[in-house]
Amino acid sequence: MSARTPIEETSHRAGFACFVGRPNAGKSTLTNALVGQKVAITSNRPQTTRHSVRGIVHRPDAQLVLVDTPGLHKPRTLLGERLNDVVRTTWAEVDVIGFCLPADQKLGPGDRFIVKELAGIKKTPKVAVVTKTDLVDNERLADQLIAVDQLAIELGFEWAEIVPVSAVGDSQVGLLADLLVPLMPTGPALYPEGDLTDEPEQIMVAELIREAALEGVRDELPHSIAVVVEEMIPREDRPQNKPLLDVHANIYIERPSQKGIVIGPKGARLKEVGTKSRQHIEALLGTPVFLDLHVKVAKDWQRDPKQLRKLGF
Ligand SMILES: Nc1nc2c(ncn2[C@@H]2O[C@H](COP(=O)(O)OP(=O)(O)OP(=O)(O)O)[C@@H](O)[C@H]2O)c(=O)[nH]1
Repeated sequence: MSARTPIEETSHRAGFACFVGRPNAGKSTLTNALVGQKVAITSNRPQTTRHSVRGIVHRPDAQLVLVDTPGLHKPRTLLGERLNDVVRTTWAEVDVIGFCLPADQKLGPGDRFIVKELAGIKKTPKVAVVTKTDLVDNERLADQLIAVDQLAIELGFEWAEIVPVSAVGDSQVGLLADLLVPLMPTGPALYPEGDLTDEPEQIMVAELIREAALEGVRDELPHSIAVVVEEMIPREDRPQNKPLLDVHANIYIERPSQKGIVIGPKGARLKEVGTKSRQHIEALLGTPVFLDLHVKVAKDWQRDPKQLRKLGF
């Protein structure tokens, strides 16, 4: 039983928020911290988020649906252009935009580029989130808060809020949610309680595999990897208390020469990727998994519209 007084239907709020910011700004980690479960993939490599993974924060007074966008960047390929389109479409649809700026990095041209674009979205309230505060002292943090405030003034708008957070130290994450809620429209919950994301499971599973495949590979490879889960089917003839889910997935790379990097000597790397991602998939789905991974070459997929569609972009 809850000791809380019931919230009147009219004061309940629900809406969409998205975090934007340079690659590596900490958007995915913040989404996970707010939701309290791993839903968006994180990595110390830039531009790992390709899909708009939604995390859903359920509170008695509100429901916050978090849309995690890929990083906005200078487009060099067709994929780059599509990613930027996804970002802009998202911005126009949400109720609040959170601009993430790491506390430990100087506000640079990349940040200006994004905030300038944000300034053009007049109707949507914008909140500045200074992330990774655990990495700096108070003085540097204060400088960063001032810098981000100044930048908005320079560009002719004002942040609805400026909030310092550390997702890793779980500091002020709850406060951020408290500040985002009043910016949501009043209305009933948009998703059933308990739903943490509406991303199709296959896409989340593919992202977990991609995350594992990206770990420790050379710099040029991350942009060349895509993962497609072809099939997820429960194994037949299993005893009820010992289910097994068969997951068949392909890791796509762009050039035959990249195959060796992903597979590793005598298949060691691929095996490692399989073991690692299987553990995450099992945790996500709550069932034992048999993971069948194949590496395939999809020549220059980033430049080919037909391939992009096939790979889910
Ligand atoms: N110390 C510290 N590190 C953090 C914090 N938040 C994120 N990081 C680290 O920063 C790196 C990038 O975090 P992500 O959440 O993947 O960043 P992102 O903005 O989603 O990155 P893209 O998907 O590339 O756009 C990871 O190595 C995180 O562990 C934080 O609060 N403190």
